Amino acid sequence: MTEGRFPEGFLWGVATAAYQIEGAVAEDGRGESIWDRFSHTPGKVYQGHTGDVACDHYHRYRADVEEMARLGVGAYRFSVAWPRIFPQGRGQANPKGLDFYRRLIDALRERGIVPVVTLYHWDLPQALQERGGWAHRDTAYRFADYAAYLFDRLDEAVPYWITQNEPFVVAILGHVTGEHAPGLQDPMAGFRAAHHLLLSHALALQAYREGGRRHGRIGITLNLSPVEPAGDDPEDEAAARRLDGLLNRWFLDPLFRGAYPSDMVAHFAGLGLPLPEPPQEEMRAIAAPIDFLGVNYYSRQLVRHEPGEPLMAMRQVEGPLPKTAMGWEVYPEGLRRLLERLRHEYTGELPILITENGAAFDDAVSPDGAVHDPARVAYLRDHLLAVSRAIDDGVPVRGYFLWSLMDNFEWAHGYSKRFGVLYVDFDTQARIWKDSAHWYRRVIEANAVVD
Ligand SMILES: N#[N+]C[C@@H]1[C@@H](O)[C@H](O)[C@@H](O)[C@@H]2O[C@H]12
Repeated sequence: MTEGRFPEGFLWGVATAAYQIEGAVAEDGRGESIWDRFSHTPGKVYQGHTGDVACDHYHRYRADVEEMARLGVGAYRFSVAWPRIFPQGRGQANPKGLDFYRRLIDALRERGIVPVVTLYHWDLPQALQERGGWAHRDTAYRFADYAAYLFDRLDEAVPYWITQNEPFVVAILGHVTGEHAPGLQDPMAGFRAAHHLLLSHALALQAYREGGRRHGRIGITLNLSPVEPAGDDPEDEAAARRLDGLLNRWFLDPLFRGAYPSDMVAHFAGLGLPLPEPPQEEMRAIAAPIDFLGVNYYSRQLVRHEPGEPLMAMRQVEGPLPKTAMGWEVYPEGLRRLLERLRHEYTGELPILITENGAAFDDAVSPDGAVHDPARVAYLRDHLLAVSRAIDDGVPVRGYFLWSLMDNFEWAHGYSKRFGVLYVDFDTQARIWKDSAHWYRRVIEANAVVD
């Protein structure tokens, strides 16, 4: 295929997540989430920003769907807020919560936009955290109940389900580094959470497969990055393999090989972190076949050996390439290489969806009222060319979801990092098309990378 062109039927989309855009955190029966608690804890989020209002999408969803229709997207990836469905995480359901998502899905389908639903995008009901959260095995079973509840009521209208979004980030940033909710710094809790997140995926997958007539496809989304040594010192190469082992293989190996990577299990055992041998039936369930793998790609990781770092004996270093506002290198070649690796080492002919790719830049409204973001257009163009090359090499990428539809609550960075192709004025809630939105609309229309 000509470079930059995409197969007929390629799924073009945009992506968001509930806590980052909805607001209305105490409306219509929604329960508290760990991100409500975390963002309201002083010192956790940039300038004390919270998701209390965010993009007010809960009230503005119809207009936002119209913006998606103007973009011409074929699909919209969004997440359901578990605390809207089960305010306490379990037990009594909240019909008004389900009604919101029914209205959103109806609005999408009226405009010919396919809903791609993420079941968990980090907003665990606080009541479950108080019972142990993801570090507690029972949470995996509560997740499966929540998933089955949605499958039974929405599956007719939802062709794609994603069980978990970035379990690495949930486990490590939420339970080891403490940068994300629930803000724990306990490696053993992090490893228990990682396993229970994968177990929750397996249990939801079982519920989907065994729940009678199901109409859609189900998968999981992982954040994956090439990890490279910052120098040619063998110690740096070993450090890169360790971070690859935790960031990528700790989740890919269970999902596609039915076991945690033995080199990493040995590494952690050597640190006095004797990870419990998970039951084999759980590992078999985690490795049950999925219909697609979701890949979130942003950049690569460069590492050096760092003997003093207690968990991984490594430190991430700044690379030489141009960077986004997040300080992440712009490295589109990494996406092509990642896709090739996945196909050869893990996924084979399993369809892949790029469930997130995008960049933050310091966008501003110009005197002409427009938002000119050439760096984002260049980032997106180069990454789409990388995807196109991977497809030409035989990698079965079936869709691309740009992160994000609109500027939103960027977790611990609050509203200081803008990833949207729509600029959001958070004082007025106005949405302003950035140049990248106009460009992306033309890409979708052409089904090809355009200038
Ligand atoms: N940071 N960053 C942007 C983006 C974040 O906003 C998403 O919620 C996550 O799924 C993933 O980390 C990527």
